[in-house]
Amino acid sequence: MEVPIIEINGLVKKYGSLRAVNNLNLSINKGEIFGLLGPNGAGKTTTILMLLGLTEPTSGKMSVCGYDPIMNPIQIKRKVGYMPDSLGFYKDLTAYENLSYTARLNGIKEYKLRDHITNVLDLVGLYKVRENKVVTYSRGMKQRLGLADVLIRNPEVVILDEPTLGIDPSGVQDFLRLIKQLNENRKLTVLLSSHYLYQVQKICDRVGIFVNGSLLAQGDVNSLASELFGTEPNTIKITTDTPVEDFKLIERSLLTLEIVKKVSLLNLNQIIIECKQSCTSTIVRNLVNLNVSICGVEQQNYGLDEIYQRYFENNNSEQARRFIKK
Ligand SMILES: Nc1ncnc2c1ncn2[C@@H]1O[C@H](COP(=O)(O)OP(=O)(O)OP(=O)(O)O)[C@@H](O)[C@H]1O
Repeated sequence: MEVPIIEINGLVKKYGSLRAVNNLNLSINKGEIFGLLGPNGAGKTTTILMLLGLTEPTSGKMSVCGYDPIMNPIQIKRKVGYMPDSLGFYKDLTAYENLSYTARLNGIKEYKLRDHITNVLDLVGLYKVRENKVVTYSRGMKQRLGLADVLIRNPEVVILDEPTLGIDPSGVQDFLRLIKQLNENRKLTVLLSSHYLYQVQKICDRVGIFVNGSLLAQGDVNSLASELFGTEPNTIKITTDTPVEDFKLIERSLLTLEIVKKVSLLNLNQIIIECKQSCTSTIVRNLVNLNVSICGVEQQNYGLDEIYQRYFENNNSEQARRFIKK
């Protein structure tokens, strides 16, 4: 059964006249990995800070692990682990020493300290380098240490702000795999923010696309894709051996198909067909029946990644809004 662990209703955060977060409604279930996606300035960090009780909303309601973050910041601190986008470690201390410091600050008893830190270091794959100073760590290793620093408190929910920023591609894959393992093995709920759909879509159960303070679309990647594909044509380009003779007849015939939206002629020997969904074989069969001598078929499908990059990553919020409303 799906049990919400984070609930957000009508959340608004204004900075002067700027609505950094604009009427956000969101529910995240226990054990889920939710990706908050959006370009710079979309309002991801502001939302996270409100969930942690670190900044007050202008209006709206939130509940995290059953607590209102503004009324119960201490409980939230106990239940939620937060990894910010820039990590602060003591560079001249080792990973072990850094974690000991955090563990003591969080009241972990001395007799439990060594085992607890060892377990966490093992979990994030840093056990062998535990005695190395953090100054020698790569960005990817520092991110792992950041995760260890969060896990040392045994949180129920982990919130990661841009956790893959600045890590090389294989490091990103390793880090995301680690998050997935933790989610599966420890039943952790994970909320992570990112600019990059293509990086996080593999591990997220659901994603929300955030632009200019508003959540424009949300769902699992497949249903989000079909929601967004519904507004974007699948285009097929057919090239013929010889110039197309009776284009009007071809156009009329293809438009009788429910899936075809528009047919146009290009360069005398290219027929461009915009469809509501992928249907290349049906189109080709129809054209063959009309004696069109086909010498080339090209299909252009837009993937969720391309749509996201085109409309959202470039912070083209007006275009994104129009796109969603189409
Ligand atoms: N303390 C503040 N005072 C005024 N404006 C702020 C403040 N914090 C954030 N903003 C503004 O609120 C908007 C949302 O910022 P936020 O940092 O939440 O976005 P983001 O999606 O996390 O982007 P990034 O990935 O760049 O951190 C931006 O326009 C930002 O300039």
